[in-house]
Amino acid sequence: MASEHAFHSDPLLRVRDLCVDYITDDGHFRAVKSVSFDIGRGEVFGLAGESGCGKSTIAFSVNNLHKPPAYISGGEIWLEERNLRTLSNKELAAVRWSEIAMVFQSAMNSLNPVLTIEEQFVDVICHHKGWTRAEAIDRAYKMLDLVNIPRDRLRDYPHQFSGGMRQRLVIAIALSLSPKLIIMDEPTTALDVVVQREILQQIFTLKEEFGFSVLFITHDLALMTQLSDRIAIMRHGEIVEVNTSKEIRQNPQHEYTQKLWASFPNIHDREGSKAKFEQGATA
Ligand SMILES: Nc1ncnc2c1ncn2[C@@H]1O[C@H](COP(=O)(O)OP(=O)(O)OP(=O)(O)O)[C@@H](O)[C@H]1O
Repeated sequence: MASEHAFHSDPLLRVRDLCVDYITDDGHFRAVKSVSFDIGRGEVFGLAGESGCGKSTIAFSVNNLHKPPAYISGGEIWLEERNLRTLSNKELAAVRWSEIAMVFQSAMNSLNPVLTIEEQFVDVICHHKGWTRAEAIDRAYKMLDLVNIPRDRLRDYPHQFSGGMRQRLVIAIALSLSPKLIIMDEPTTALDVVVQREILQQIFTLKEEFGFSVLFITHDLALMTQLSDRIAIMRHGEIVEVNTSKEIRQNPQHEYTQKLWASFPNIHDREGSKAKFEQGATA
């Protein structure tokens, strides 16, 4: 049974008893086992746990982007008043990007190599918002400002940017439609530590400005407590503990959460790094 901490008084997304299976040669393998949680408006909700525990499977199924052999075998996913599981493909396509955007570890490679960044902004914005090209470019400039990329780079191609810049461009494109929820699955893991930190600080600042909610996924619990409001700890497809970031950090209840922490030096280091991160984020 999910703990009371799994729920929120002002939910944007409600996941209830979600089950996701993979069809394998040996039969059905249940990767997500009756998982329930809310993500509040403007909240950063973290999903942590060891490799293979089902984090990415949840990320994909929330947006109905899971592909065979995965299928949702039970449960409900509500975005505000809509049960996403009952929407048609056309209705879901409208929700994707404009209401729920996703940024993945390899997202920087998802930019189209033969199109300029300008064309990619225009494609996404005109398609989803029906704006004119001039309006889309104006929006693109504003988004570049937000992620600290000079406006005159808009006509460049993806290969002309560093990995960190490409990842920031993907985030800028994702945010250009003002989604209500942004799903970030290990969004910076492929980057070096300094760039990771810089990008996460930027996301933190943008969230304050735009008020979107975030589903943040990483196996790195220390990093997660720096960024999240609440955290769910997953193990073998189940949520074993949900609590505020502070409680997960200072007072982990479940034995497995305690074990995850055991790989980090000590609680004072965790506190220190959080304070430093927040200072940096607001600087
Ligand atoms: N295409 C697939 N076919 C069969 N099983 C799969 C498939 N993709 C994932 N799984 C299994 O589903 C489970 C959950 O995988 P998932 O990728 O969601 O975990 P994760 O927590 O995101 O892991 P990581 O941190 O390594 O990305 C794992 O046991 C994995 O082996």
